[in-house]
Amino acid sequence: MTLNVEILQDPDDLAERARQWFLSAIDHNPGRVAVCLTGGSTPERLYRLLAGENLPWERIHVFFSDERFVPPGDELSNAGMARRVLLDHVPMPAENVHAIPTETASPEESARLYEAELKAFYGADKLDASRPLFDLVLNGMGDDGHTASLFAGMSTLNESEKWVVASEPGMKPFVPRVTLTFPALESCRFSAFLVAGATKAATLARVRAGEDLPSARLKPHGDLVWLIDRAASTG
Ligand SMILES: O=C(O)[C@H](O)[C@@H](O)[C@H](O)[C@H](O)COP(=O)(O)O
Repeated sequence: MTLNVEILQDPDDLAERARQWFLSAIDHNPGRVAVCLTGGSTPERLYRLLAGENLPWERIHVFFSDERFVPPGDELSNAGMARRVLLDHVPMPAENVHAIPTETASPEESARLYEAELKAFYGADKLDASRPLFDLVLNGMGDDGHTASLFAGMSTLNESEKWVVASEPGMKPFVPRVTLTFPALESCRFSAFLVAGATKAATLARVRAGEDLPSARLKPHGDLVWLIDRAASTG
């Protein structure tokens, strides 16, 4: 499979390139910008850089591709990480941060609530290919090839109607998850995978060879770029 790939020297270079990509994607839309963040250590470097940026934060709305079913203040929370390193440091109105709710009775209830929130923001119950849900989606790839909390072998990979579902933990940390589905993640103008480190090399080679891994399945309506560091590219 031919991927649109940019190889960067190391995780810091990758974060800097992702910063440039993020800024130009924001520039593309002079109105309300919908950004979907992800968890993981690779995007965390980017978030630290963005915390110093003078962006039009008041018109940027932040969503999340997935969440661990833990309280918002838990150190495992993806939204918690984004708040600690980025969102608490920029003048973004509180109502622009759309975290996946986790103080609910179950991951299924969280998924239902978040899907309703996404639909209210989008202004429709059905996704229209000509009007993407997100301007910009950041994706990570786990060592096993998962993306968001979409894990190999799980039925969530084939979800075609729901925008958000509950998921079993496919790998560490072993807590239940709530995740956007492919139809929601793919409804986007600009998408990027951020992939760093030698532990990703073997899986990345499998993606490039066309294996049916969750990360390889993501087919956004708009542009997709893979920003990869040298260690992930060569092992
Ligand atoms: O909640 C999660 O676990 C993440 O959303 C997950 O999908 C992550 O993006 C990848 O596992 C890559 O993470 P790293 O960048 O830390 O390798």
